Amino acid sequence: MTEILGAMGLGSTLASLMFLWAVAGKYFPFNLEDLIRRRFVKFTNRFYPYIHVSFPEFTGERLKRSEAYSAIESYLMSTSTSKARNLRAELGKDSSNLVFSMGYSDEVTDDFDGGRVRVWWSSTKSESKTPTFSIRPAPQEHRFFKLTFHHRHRDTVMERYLKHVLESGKAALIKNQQRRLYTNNPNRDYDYRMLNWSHVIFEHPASFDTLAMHPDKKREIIEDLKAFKAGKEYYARIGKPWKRGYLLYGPPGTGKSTMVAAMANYMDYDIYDLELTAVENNSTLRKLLIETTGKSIIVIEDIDCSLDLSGNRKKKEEKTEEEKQKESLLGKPKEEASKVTLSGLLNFIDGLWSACGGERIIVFTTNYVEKLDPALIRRGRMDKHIELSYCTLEGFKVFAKNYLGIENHTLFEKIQRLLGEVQITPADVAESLMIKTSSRGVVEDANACLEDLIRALEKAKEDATIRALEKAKEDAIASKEEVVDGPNVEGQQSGEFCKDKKASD
Ligand SMILES: Nc1ncnc2c1ncn2[C@@H]1O[C@H](COP(=O)(O)OP(=O)(O)OP(=O)(O)O)[C@@H](O)[C@H]1O
Ligand SMILES: [Mg+2]
Repeated sequence: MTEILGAMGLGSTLASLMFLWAVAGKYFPFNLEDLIRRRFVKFTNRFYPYIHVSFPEFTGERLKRSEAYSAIESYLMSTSTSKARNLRAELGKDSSNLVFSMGYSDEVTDDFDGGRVRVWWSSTKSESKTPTFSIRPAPQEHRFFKLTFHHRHRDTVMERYLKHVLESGKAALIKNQQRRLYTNNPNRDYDYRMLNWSHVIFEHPASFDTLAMHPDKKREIIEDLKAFKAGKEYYARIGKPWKRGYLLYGPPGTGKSTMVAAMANYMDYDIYDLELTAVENNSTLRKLLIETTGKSIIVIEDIDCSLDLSGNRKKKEEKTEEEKQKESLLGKPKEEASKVTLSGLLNFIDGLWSACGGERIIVFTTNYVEKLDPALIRRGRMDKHIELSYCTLEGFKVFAKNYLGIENHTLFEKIQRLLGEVQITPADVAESLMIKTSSRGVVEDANACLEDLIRALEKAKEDATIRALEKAKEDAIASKEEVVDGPNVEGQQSGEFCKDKKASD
């Protein structure tokens, strides 16, 4: 490389000369000009025969991390461990090993084609200077990889070497990278760091095997996911972005969130858990979308609690006079209402920007499907609607097999009858079937767990009967009052539920 550095100063002088030649070339006949230029390039190449290629970390005005950069980073991990002297270390897959990558301002060599082609990789970061009175309070980092090689290897590098680097890098990326669970940061202030998502390692153990639901329904979902994964060409052929929407709906505790985890594990995808109430406005929402990577599931939980049917955000609770006074003294409240609109969300799902990246699944979960705007869940946006409901015999059998290791038992018949009479959530069944230690220190066996479940089912049946009686009584009173006072105002209950649910989260 000293050879390269030495030639650098000469290189700039030659570039100036080249410029003069180019200007002079204007006054020569075309063929002569061309000839001179070719001779000149040949001449300069003798003194500085190296070519540089830069691979910046971000593409499109820093909107998105470059896939090429990630692939090169991953490729260099294997090379740099043995050659670089300035290394960075991170935990690898399953947190069991350390993965090393090249540190900044370091350089490694790589040989290709049986050692016939030698290239140099360096990792650099630069800080762009921000004006003193900029609204951006901190400088931004620009990181990039630089590839240097001799011009005689140009074709080999461009046609074969880079292809090899990108392919090996992508494969290593999939092999080494732990899957991630992302959540959006509530960025109320101008975000100069550009990163709107934080992540932890995704470690949820749910799978379709542990999911309690009818086997046919399960198979149907798995087939759908499989077809999606293999559908790159198909989507391109029919002219649709490579993405799919799933709407999971049903009462609390029926396995919606568990299914999202099972889907991510089955597909080997990352999860982006989008908290809509923390998104400032539609443009931030778009930015979040652009920052998601392919092979991912973007999930919005309890969508009915995040967005009003009319497209306006839920009204904030009325503030007390004291709170208003405090706010006027302290200035603008920190927790400002989000301005994401229904149309912003619709664009997020299938607007032009939604096609960036490809291979993405969008999942909405809700307890109240009937409260959602039809535009939000129409096919094309939410392609597949999946109902998760109360526990059935098939669901119970999955639990019995997974939790207790049994496929048959004399108590199954009684449980089947009770499941037909009463609505119990899979979450409640799972709780009864968990092996527990009794107060006398005895570990429960399968029999005890099943009896536990029967007691829970009988109790649920009793409660349901009491509730039905109370409801009948209330209805009778209400209908009497209606005759005297006119109709009551309805529609509070589910709103209250959303409020409670968010608070409990
Ligand atoms: N179908 C199911 N299969 C396996 N486990 C389930 C199922 N449904 C619920 N569970 C168990 O019950 C617990 C709660 O389930 P989960 O959080 O997935 O419910 P949910 O439908 O997302 O509820 P909510 O509407 O309140 O968000 C989980 O820990 C899971 O183990
Ligand atoms: Mg949930």
